[in-house]
Amino acid sequence: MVIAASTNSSPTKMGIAKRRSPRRGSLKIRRLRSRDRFFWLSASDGVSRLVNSNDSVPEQVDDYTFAPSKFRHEPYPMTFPAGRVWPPRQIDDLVGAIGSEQTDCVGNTCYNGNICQDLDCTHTLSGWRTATSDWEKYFELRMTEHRGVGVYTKHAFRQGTILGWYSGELKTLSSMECSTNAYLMEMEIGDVGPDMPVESIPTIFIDGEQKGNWTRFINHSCAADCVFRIMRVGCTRIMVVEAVRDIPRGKELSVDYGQEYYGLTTVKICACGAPGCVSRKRARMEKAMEKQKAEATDVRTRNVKRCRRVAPPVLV
Ligand SMILES: C[S@@+](CC[C@H](N)C(=O)[O-])C[C@H]1O[C@@H](n2cnc3c(N)ncnc32)[C@H](O)[C@@H]1O
Repeated sequence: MVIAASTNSSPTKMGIAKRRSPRRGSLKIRRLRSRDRFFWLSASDGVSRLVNSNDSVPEQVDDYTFAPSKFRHEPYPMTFPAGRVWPPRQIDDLVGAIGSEQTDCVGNTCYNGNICQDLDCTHTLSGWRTATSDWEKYFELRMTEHRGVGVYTKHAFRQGTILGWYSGELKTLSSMECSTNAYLMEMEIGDVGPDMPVESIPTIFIDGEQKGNWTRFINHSCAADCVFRIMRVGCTRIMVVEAVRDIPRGKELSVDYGQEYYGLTTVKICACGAPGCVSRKRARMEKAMEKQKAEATDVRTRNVKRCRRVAPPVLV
């Protein structure tokens, strides 16, 4: 699959906006362009900076990419009807919309609520990508205090609006190199029936770590205002970002990453700050346990005091 991003900039050349002539003493504000190959941050000082997340500079690729060779040894998915092309040669061989999402096509563009119900529609992934390439009109990337880069709205959105989709490299579990990757989304493939046991459903991973679109920057919140959900565009299955409540302008977008990512026993600690935040609950639980432990120690200490050895009384 050919990557569709343009190559009009490079991270080393354009990392920080250059200064204007020293005489004027002001910083040059670089205009953000949606066709840039890399992502840029809107900083409070007005200077655009290249996004560097998790020690790498992610590439702006608003498409699915995949290496057919990685699927050569994968078994024919049990959720595929007989006779499909396998190993996959094209994107739709792998993520064709052949499941229960068949009625839900996003149509041509986000933001307008026009869901297409036509099963034989002619909408395409490339049409959708072109129509949504102006994402910087609606969203901007900003550095947050404790959660790395986040996505902020430039417009208000109504509940139910489709805001974008999650793009990236399509990978199998066996082709995954790095277990610390924080940018993986798992997606079912084929026609998954409602009674199929979860552990036997074939899936692929959409990896947005090195190559992805702006949705890779959506942070987690325990009171999220968006969800990722499966829909289709024409014949292609996609994972869209949908607003689950009205979202005002200037608000950070968030999704719930789930208990396996931020939970009561996970290694990662959530810093969303929501009143019902799972990590706050965890901190409260840990504090209560500490208190219990301290009280138990105190009782033991008091007991020790009560039982302390004494010198025998002197008899006169
Ligand atoms: C998919 S990335 C989101 C974009 C990321 N902030 C960035 O700068 O690229 C997920 C990572 O963002 C950070 N993050 C997201 N939500 C967070 C939260 N509620 N609390 C703390 N860190 C968070 C964590 O480092 C997490 O592994």
